[in-house]
Amino acid sequence: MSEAIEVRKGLVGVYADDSAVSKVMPETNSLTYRGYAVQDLCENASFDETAYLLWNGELPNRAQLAAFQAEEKANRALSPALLRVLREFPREAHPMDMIRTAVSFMGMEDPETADISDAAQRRKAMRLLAKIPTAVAASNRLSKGLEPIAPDPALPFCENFFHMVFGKVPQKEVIKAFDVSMILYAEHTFNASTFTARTITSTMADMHGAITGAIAALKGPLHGGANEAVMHMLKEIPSPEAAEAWIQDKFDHKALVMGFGHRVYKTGDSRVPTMKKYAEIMAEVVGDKRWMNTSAVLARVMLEKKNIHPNLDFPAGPAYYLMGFDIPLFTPIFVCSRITGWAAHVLEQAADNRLIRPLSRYTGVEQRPVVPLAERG
Ligand SMILES: CC(=O)SCCNC(=O)CCNC(=O)[C@H](O)C(C)(C)COP(=O)(O)OP(=O)(O)OC[C@H]1O[C@@H](n2cnc3c(N)ncnc32)[C@H](O)[C@@H]1OP(=O)(O)O
Ligand SMILES: O=C([O-])CC(=O)C(=O)O
Repeated sequence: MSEAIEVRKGLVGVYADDSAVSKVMPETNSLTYRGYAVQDLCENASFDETAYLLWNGELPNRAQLAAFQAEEKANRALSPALLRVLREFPREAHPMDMIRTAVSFMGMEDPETADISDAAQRRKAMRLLAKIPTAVAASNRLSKGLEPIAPDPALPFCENFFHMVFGKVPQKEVIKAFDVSMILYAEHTFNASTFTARTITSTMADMHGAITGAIAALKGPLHGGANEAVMHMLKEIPSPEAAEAWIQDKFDHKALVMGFGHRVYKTGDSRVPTMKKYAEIMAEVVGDKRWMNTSAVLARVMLEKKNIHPNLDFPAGPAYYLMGFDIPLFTPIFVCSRITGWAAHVLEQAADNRLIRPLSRYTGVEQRPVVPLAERG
């Protein structure tokens, strides 16, 4: 019989520590990074300004931003050894497994891996911010039998990512929609992958170890992997007109509908209206409204029948598809953004550390003697 101990399965409603990085306010469906509303950042700042904000607590001035961008540009190239390793990956491997392995490899080559001082961890975070998109783009191209495209230090962060994936930079509306998605994906308090990074950091392990673990946690379809699952789902539905019957079938089979629901937000994800606006701009730019029309039916029926709202992955999936990215690249793109939030939490955890080690209530068999092998029959 188990003891009379309260267990919060999934740590639902548990406050595990203090944090000054971001604040989720489910009662108003809102989210701030270091005190700034995400919508405000999306309309009035860029992803690199947001990265600086998350790591430094304040938005940069022009000189600070220029220095930050210069450092990011200078660190984009992958080593010849890592490029050789990427070429050896199985072509059919999932890009999340590729980037997880690439980040682990970056840790082995990093000149400061073992140095967990705040200054060294910050330099490693910058190297990861700069190199992860290069590794994501290169492994995507190699898996299609294409040669990687070297980063272009003349291009800003988002433009450079498109350059490395497609060999060209799209029109400014596409860049803006991508930049907004990167801001929205950057940070979200103690979600599963961030908590993983903090747990690893709490053992005094290094930045690359924490980020490798966080990437593994993000891959799951209940977390970051949902943006890919959303697009697979939308593609399964033959037309917007067929969406209501399709979702009813999911309800009949008690299946999860991907891109809906959230552990913290119960009346709407703060980030959805902004991402939806930019997904609609993408549909306009490409001239293909099918995905957004199908999405609208799914969102209406989920709300009417289940009272469940969409989360960020729901509009992000079709937005990335309309930008031309392969579906297995969606969660790795999330990694390119969330490295900023993860690293901010690694720094915060290390600055005031205590080993993360909860308890478990034992429900196994009572203690018993070992019967020697010869007597076990
Ligand atoms: C960036 C991000 O990581 S956002 C999250 C991305 N993940 C997804 O979109 C996957 C689909 N969603 C889910 O699986 C869940 O909503 C989670 C994992 C995100 C949150 O899980 P929880 O907080 O444990 O869910 P919660 O307790 O609120 O669920 C309440 C009820 O709604 C149901 N429910 C929740 N989400 C969904 C969904 N997407 N489809 C169908 N039913 C759902 C649950 O099954 C549960 O039903 P029950 O009471 O009959 O058992
Ligand atoms: O907060 C969560 O549990 C998941 C989420 O939305 C995120 O990580 O962006």
